[in-house]
Amino acid sequence: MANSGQKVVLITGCSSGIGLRIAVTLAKDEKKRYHVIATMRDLKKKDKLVEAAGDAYGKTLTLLPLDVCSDESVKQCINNVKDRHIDILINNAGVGLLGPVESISIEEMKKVFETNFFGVVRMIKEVMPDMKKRRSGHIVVMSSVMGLQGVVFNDVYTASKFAMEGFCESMAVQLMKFNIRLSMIEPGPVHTEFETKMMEDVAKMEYPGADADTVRYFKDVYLPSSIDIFEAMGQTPDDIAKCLKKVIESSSPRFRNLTNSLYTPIVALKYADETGGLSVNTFYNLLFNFGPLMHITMSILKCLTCSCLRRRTISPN
Ligand SMILES: NC(=O)C1=CN([C@@H]2O[C@H](COP(=O)(O)OP(=O)(O)OC[C@H]3O[C@@H](n4cnc5c(N)ncnc54)[C@H](OP(=O)(O)O)[C@@H]3O)[C@@H](O)[C@H]2O)C=CC1
Ligand SMILES: CC1=C(/C=C/C(C)=C/C=C/C(C)=C/C=O)C(C)(C)CCC1
Repeated sequence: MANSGQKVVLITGCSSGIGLRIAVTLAKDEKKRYHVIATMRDLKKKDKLVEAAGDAYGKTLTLLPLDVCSDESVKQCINNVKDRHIDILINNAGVGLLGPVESISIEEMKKVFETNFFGVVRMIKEVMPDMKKRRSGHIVVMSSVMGLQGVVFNDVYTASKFAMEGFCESMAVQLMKFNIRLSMIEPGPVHTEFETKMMEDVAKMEYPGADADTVRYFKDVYLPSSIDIFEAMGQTPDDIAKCLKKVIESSSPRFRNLTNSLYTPIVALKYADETGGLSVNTFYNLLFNFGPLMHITMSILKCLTCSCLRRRTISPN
C-alpha cells in the first residue's frame, strides 16, 4: 500500500520493454516518492519484472492484471486500487504492425487500434473522472515519432498513434481546466521485444495480396534501411524511462516530449513545409534513391554516437 506522500503510479504493459523499465525505475526511486502499480495482461509473465525490481517488489511495486482491450478488466483493475486513487497514469501498452497494407486484414488492423488507441481511451475514461474530482493528476501516453510523422510500410501502426495524438491534443485543453496534466512521450526506435516481435512476424509472412514489386520494396529496400536506423539511432528502454521520470517530476511538464534528438530533424520536416511535399519527397529520396548512401551515413552516425571514433582520436591510449 502507498504511504502518505507517495504518488500512486499505474503503468500498463509492464511484462517487457519500456513498461517494465519505467516500473522498475520509479519503484527504485531513491527518495521512495512513488508507489508503482505495474500491470500486465498475463501475470504468468511477471518473472522478468519481479527479478528486475528486486527488493522493491512488494514494497514500492505491486502487480495487478490488466488487459487494456477489455472494458471489464480495466474496470476491475481500477476498482482494485485503494480508493481508486491514481496520481499518475502511464499508458504504455502497445503493439506494432508492419508490412504492405494489401496483405494485412482489416481484423488485424482493428486489433492494433483496439490496443494502441481504444486501450488508452478506455484507461483515460476510467481514471479521469476521479482525477477531475480531486482536481489533480497526470496522464502520460507512450506515443511515438510515428505519431508525428508517417513512415512507409508502418501505415496502420502510424495511423493508430496519430489517432492517439489527435485525441490527446484535444483532451489536454479540457484537462488543464481541472489541473490535470497530459504528456506524450515520443520515442524513435527503441531496442525491445517490439522490434524482435515485428521482425519475427515479417520473417513468417508471405504477403498474400501484395504484388511482387511491393514485396521487393518492403523486404529489400525498407527492411535493411529500418535495421540500419535501429542500429544507428536505437535507444534503450532505460533511456525512455529516464526521460519519462524527468517529465513526471517537472513542475511544468511539456505536452510533447521527443526522447531522441537524432530524430528531431526527421519530425521537423513537415513543419518546414505545410504542403507536405518536403517530407514525402525527402522520405522517398532517402529510401529509394539514397538507400546505400543512407546505409553509410547511418554507419558513420552510429560510430559517432557510440563515441568510439572520438575515443580513438582523442584518447592517448
Ligand atoms: N520499441 C520501439 O521502437 C518503440 C515503442 N513505442 C511504444 O512503446 C510502448 C511499449 O513498447 P515496447 O516496450 O517497445 O514493446 P514490448 O513489446 O516490449 O512491450 C509492449 C507491452 O505492451 C503489452 N500489451 C500488448 N497488448 C496489451 C493489452 N491488450 N493489454 C495490456 N498490455 C498489453 C505487452 O504485453 P504482453 O507481453 O502480454 O504482450 C508488453 O508488456 C508501445 O506503446 C509502443 O508503441 C514507441 C516508440 C518506439
Ligand atoms: C526507413 C526510413 C525511415 C525509417 C524510420 C524508422 C524505421 C523508424 C522507426 C520508429 C519506430 C520503431 C517507432 C515506434 O513507435 C526514415 C527515418 C523515416 C527515413 C526514410 C527511410
